[in-house]
Amino acid sequence: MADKIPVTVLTGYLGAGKTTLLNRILSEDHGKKFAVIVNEFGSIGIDNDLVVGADEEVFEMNNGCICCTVRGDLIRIIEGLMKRKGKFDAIIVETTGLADPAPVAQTFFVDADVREAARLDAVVTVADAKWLAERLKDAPEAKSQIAFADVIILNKIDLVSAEELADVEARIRAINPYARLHKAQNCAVSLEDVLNRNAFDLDRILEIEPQFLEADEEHDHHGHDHDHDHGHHDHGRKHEHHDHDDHHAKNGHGLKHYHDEEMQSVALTIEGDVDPDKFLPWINSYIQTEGAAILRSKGIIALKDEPKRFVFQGVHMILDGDLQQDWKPGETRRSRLVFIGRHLKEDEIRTGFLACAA
Ligand SMILES: Nc1nc2c(ncn2[C@@H]2O[C@H](COP(=O)(O)OP(=O)(O)OP(=O)(O)O)[C@@H](O)[C@H]2O)c(=O)[nH]1
Repeated sequence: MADKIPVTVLTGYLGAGKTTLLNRILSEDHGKKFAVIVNEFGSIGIDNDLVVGADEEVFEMNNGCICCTVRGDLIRIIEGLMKRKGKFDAIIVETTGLADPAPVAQTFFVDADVREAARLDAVVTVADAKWLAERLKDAPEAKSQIAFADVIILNKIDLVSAEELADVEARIRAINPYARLHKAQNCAVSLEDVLNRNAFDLDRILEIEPQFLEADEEHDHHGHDHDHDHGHHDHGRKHEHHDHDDHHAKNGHGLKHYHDEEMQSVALTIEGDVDPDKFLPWINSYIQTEGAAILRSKGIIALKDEPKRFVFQGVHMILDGDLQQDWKPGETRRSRLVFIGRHLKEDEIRTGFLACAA
């Protein structure tokens, strides 16, 4: 694992500040060598030595819906880079403003050679504090990019008031309560906030998602001050026992809460083991049938009679899971999963998962 080259997928809507962030990463005095893969030609004025310059290493992706199609061109580029192993400490893939990050992220789970050599470190999404709220209304890609993120840079904070900033942050949280969020001007974040996050490693999942432990039966998309973008307040769900203060305290950030009609997260916990003969077929078939709507899935599972934790993550229909480190002596074995996606069938997910309890 340690010798695999970390790959950062950099995404964000048009003009959000991806190039600004990339330039910052590349120009900082970190003594590291990055290979950068971009899918637009000639648009970034960065040091040629740092950018992978040769033609075959600059690739273009279609912006159409290519859900679950592994990107052959990206695989070829990564494989080409691997032949030059040792020259790079990390790879950064910058997607265009409109690209769906899913096929890029999937590439790192699916292709055996790529998996052998590289590991997806994190999906980093740059969001425009001024315009994101508008784009969330009219651009599904903008919402997907937020949903996918492990790290979100909420950029251009100089262009908004404190209230607007709090509002856009709350809108982000309605979509993705689990990503690390950094507010910035000109993407001025420290590199360790962005690179080498190990967002997919077990311990990092716990570190990045402290709510993971608390989410339990509650899912984070309910709340107060519902704003539905459609101007009505009857959304057909019952939230019967809200304790406002308790909920805020639980989430620890005192943010106004939004409920995103389209994109939600569902987090579930079983306080104990699950039966692998039930869970593995269930998750595989559920992801196969509902994967178009599920953008991200992650879980840490206590499989019955298994001393190691089973950790999985997925992008749409593609799921990657393995046994990682042992449960620590005295540690409570519990099984948790999170789905982020569009119009998730929450009751179905809950029923399906809870039925896997050992
Ligand atoms: N006011 C302000 N402008 C910023 C900030 N960050 C970036 N910009 C400007 O926003 C514009 C777009 O930034 P880029 O970094 O090119 O954005 P991008 O996401 O790479 O854009 P595309 O490649 O077109 O998708 C540039 O003119 C930047 O100088 C910021 O924090 N505040």
